[in-house]
Amino acid sequence: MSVSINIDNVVKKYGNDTIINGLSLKIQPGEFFTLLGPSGCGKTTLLRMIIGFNSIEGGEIKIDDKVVNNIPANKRNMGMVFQNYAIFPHMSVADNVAFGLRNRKVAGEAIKKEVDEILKTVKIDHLKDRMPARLSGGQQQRVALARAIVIHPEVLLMDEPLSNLDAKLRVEMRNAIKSIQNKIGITTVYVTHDQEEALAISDRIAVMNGGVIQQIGKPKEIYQRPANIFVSTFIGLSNILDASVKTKDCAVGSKKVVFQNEGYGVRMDNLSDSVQDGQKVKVSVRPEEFEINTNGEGIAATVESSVFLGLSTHYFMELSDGKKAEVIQYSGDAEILPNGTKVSLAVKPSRINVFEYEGERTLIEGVKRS
Ligand SMILES: Nc1ncnc2c1ncn2[C@@H]1O[C@H](COP(=O)(O)OP(=O)(O)OP(=O)(O)O)[C@@H](O)[C@H]1O
Repeated sequence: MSVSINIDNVVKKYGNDTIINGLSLKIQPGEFFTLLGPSGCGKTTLLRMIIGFNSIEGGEIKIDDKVVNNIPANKRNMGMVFQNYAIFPHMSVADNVAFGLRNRKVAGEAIKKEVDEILKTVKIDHLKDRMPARLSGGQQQRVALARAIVIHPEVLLMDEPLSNLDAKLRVEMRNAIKSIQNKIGITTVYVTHDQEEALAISDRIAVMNGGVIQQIGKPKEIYQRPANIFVSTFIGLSNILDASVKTKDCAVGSKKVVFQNEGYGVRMDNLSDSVQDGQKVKVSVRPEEFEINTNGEGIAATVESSVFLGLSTHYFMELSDGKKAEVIQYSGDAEILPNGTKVSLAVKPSRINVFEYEGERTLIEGVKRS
């Protein structure tokens, strides 16, 4: 049976520095949950609090209904995979994997059976007698994963397990980890600063910054409906444009978001009632969400440069207010526009997000995605 993890108002201090100040989140049984954020935001600190390597200065961490704050790490029944593998160089693959079972005084025959089974699960059974020095990075990481799960932990924790691998292997290994986790159904907390990896591997993601959770959601929700401008720009590319809201002379219940005082506006039927006529807002638009028109409505822009990437062409444009924008056009039959081409960039109301202009710059509620 998989367990839940309930983190309630936890505080972490190093000396006088408060790194995490009252953070709460619930991880469901069997969930693949990712902590994502820039370097230094507190991901590893939180992971180490869950496993018990770090003390907790306030709040509670519960596994199901059991508070684990004061239970030492070796009694928490959790497995951990580290960035640097942390496998023993002087032991064969099989001995590395058997280590935790021997420590737990499991009988010899049972150890052999367990090790064989786990090595098959992580697809390195053919390497069982190899020494780590003769394994590739990906194979070493499979050993580390096997070693973490062979003890049948209640929770699997992984701290940037793929960051020492090259790009191609990272993709291969993330798929392998996801499918192994799925197969054994273990509640998993995964730490990464790589947003694409987080989108690809997670059931849900918590985006962190400065020790604070900015948003928790499924990958698609986080990408399409970021809670604030930090999330919008940290996950994928976003153009953040200045705009204002027009409520006068609009159809009942609808409002317009007008860009750059130049008259191009889009009708938004679901914008919060609290917005005022003339209120300044920030609008985020993903590069792939612009529609490029060479004669038609839109935000006036000029092509400055372009890069053809096969699947798509990536344009760098200057808008009429001097701001820059990145625009992606999927190749298809589209011609590549020469530098200097004047275009209009149209946006679809359902594909943009409207944020407060100042302060926390959070999403203005009430905008629905159709
Ligand atoms: N043992 C420690 N003593 C003092 N400060 C620490 C200690 N460990 C971490 N910190 C500080 O706590 C903050 C959070 O660090 P943490 O390692 O959790 O970040 P992270 O998000 O995992 O970053 P990275 O992706 O770089 O590993 C940082 O400001 C870091 O300098």
